[in-house]
Parts: sequence; structure tokens; C-alpha cells
Amino acid sequence: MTSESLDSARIIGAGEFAALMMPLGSWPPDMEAAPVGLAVSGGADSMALAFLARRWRRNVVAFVVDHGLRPASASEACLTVGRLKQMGIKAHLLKLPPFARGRIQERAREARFAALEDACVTEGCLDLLIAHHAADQEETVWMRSLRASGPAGLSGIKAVSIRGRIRIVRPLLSLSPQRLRTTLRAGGLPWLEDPSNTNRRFERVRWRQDLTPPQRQQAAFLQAGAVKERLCLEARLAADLACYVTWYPEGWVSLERDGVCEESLSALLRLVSGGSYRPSREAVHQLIKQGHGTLLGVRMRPAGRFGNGVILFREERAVSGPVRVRAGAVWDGRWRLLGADYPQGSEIAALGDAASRSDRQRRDIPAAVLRTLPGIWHDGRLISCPHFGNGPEVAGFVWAVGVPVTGENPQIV
Ligand SMILES: Nc1ncnc2c1ncn2[C@@H]1O[C@H](COP(=O)(O)OP(=O)(O)OP(=O)(O)O)[C@@H](O)[C@H]1O
Repeated sequence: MTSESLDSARIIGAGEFAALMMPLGSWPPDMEAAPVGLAVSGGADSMALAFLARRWRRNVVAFVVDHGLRPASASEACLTVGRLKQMGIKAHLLKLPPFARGRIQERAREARFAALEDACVTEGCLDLLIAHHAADQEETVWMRSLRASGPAGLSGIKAVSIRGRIRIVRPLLSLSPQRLRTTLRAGGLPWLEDPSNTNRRFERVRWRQDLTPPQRQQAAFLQAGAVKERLCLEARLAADLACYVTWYPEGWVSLERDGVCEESLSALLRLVSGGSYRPSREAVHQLIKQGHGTLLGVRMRPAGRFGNGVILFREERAVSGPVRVRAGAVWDGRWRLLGADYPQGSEIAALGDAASRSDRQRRDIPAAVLRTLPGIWHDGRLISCPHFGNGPEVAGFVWAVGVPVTGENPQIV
């Protein structure tokens, strides 16, 4: 027997899983009011995750998302919910509404995470466990290396990340899929095989099938190096940001002249944009050279009376269209509405011209920032702009961008 086949024959024990979970905490006490969420598709990886997590703690709750993209998806999702219940796991089925055409994979993933986040909040989960494993990690790093990614990309899938109101935790990243299956078999537990997992139309599937053991090792090696490099860069970035950046609660920043560099700008552009992607290096260098401009829907311009460097704020043209008022609604991917005590049919939309028409002009916020702040509109009339304390007392928005500027995943190497 080779060392690989020996490894794949090893069952994952409760102690081993608990040891994996420990550095990924802190974990709430094991109580009904604070369960840990589990994202379970019904495939081998997430069923093994559910099995291991249930042995780790009593209070877990599984979410099975039915994307409705295949005829069998509804019955498979029901079957999975039933299987989880048999394993003593509380399980909820989340059925997604139909998708608009185009970019189906991307839309499905985004809608799945949005539904999972909402379900976690409803169930009182601060953390959601996801079942990506060591082979997923190797394939991801390999594909990124082919695209000449830098240390951020080559550090691979994050073991811990923040998504809006929850933490996404991936405890299986050091475990092979073979061991997950061995563990399920040993427990006599069934799982589903998703046909798209063998469809060679997808680049990931091709690499999953074609990567040789030495190539996988090489990917793991590349990843470990990239994580170390990333940690050094992160430490330097954190120090620079602390020194040179002022963050304002209206979602804009000022960056001093001495702090203008690719790393700082890239992190700040992502922060202010509310998105999860960083801009390309070339685009950031171009922006630095110009001294002003727009990237990722964020404007950079000389700070003027706000400092000796530059300020970055949301570009008015880039803000989202109106969104119906409801408790917890997120507008522009950046602002979450607290409370929803407004007339039926009210909407969240940018202040726009209303920012300058009223007496709400403020010297301490750039006028261009004011225009991009959210207000509550009804029948074309601004009925509340909570940022200025004008309107229902309970109303307000909180910054909803869950992505930290630095320090993502610092402890996991
Ligand atoms: N339908 C689903 N319901 C609940 N959880 C799911 C579902 N699909 C995937 N997941 C969760 O996400 C994990 C990764 O699944 P998969 O690799 O198929 O997703 P993906 O779209 O490729 O995700 P990513 O783009 O993050 O790699 C699963 O192991 C599971 O934890």
C-alpha cells in the first residue's frame, strides 16, 4: 500500500475534528440559542462535515439549498434533509427563486450565499461551516498559479472569512476527500453524487481529474509559501493603514500622501466599493500615476481640505438602484437598513440632488459623498435620511460590508 492509499483509509475521528475546529474559533457555548450552521449540499464532503460537526457539538443546524437548476434538485434536497434528520441534525431546506439568464453559476453561488447568510441570522448562527477540502484547495491554487496570481490569490481558499453578518469557516481544508468518504462509509452514511462534478466542461473538473500527485504537492507547497508572504504583507499593510488612513462612518476614507501605494489603495478601494474583489495591479498603478480617477465604482481625488493626500468615496454613477424597504435590506452592497417602520412602498435610494437642496450640507463630509448616502424615499419624496438624524428615531443604516481591510485569515498557515 502506498502512503496515499494508507492515508485515504484513515477514518477522521471526533478528536481529530475537534482539534481542527479549535484554532478556527472562538466558538459560542454549545447551546440551543447559538447553533453552528452547516452548508450541506448532500454530497460526500458536506455530509461528512455534518456528521463530524454533530459529534463535535450537539447544537448544529444544517441548511440545504435547492437552486432549482436541475429537475432532480428538489427531491435530492428533500432526501438530504431527511438524511440529516436521521443523523440527529436539525435541517432546513432553502428554496431559491428562479435565476435571471446568463452567468448562472455565478448567480447561483451568490444567491446561495445570500440565502445561507439570511438563514444563519434567523437561526442565531454566527458561524457557517462549509465543506471545501484539501483537493479543492490544491485545484484552486493550481488554477490561480496558471493565471500568475500574486500571494493573495495563491494563499488559496480561506479557512475563515467574513460574509456580511456571519463567519464562513472551512474546517476540512487539510483533509483529503478520500478520507471524508472513508469516514462516511465507516458510519454507514449515504450521500449524493452530483453529475456536474464529473462534467469536463468545467475547468475545475478537468484539473480534479488530471492533476498528478506531484502537481498537487507543488500546489500545496506554493500555497504554504504564499500564506507566509501574505502574512508579512498584511502586517505591513495594517501598520500603514493605521498610520495614514482615516475611515469615516459615511463610508469614505482619506489617505495621506506618504501612505499612497498599491497595497493600501487596493485594500481601500475594495473596502469603499463594498465588493469582495480587489482591482488589478495595473489599474491601481495607473490610478496612482494619474492622481485621480475611478476604479471599482470608487472615486479617488486629491483630498483638498480633508488632508494632504487623497480621498476615496463611492462614485455616484456606480451606486445601486432603489431597493424596497424591509428590515435588514442591504442597499448598494454597503448599507443595511435597521428597522423598517416606513409607509408601504418606500424605497432605499441615493440622496442625489436632495443632499444639496436641503440644509443638510455639512462641512465635514465632501458634497460628493453626501449624494451617495442612502435615504428613504416614498412617491419620489425623500422621507428620511437617517444619516443626519432626520426622520423616524428608530431609523438608521449600518455599514454592511463584511470584508475586513486586513487580517483575513491570519492564523491559518
Ligand atoms: N446546494 C447547497 N446547499 C448547501 N450548501 C451547499 C450547496 N452547494 C454547495 N454547498 C456548500 O459549499 C461547499 C462547496 O461546494 P461547491 O464546491 O459545489 O461550491 P462552489 O460553487 O464550487 O463553491 P466555491 O465557488 O466557493 O468553490 C459544499 O461542500 C457545501 O458546504
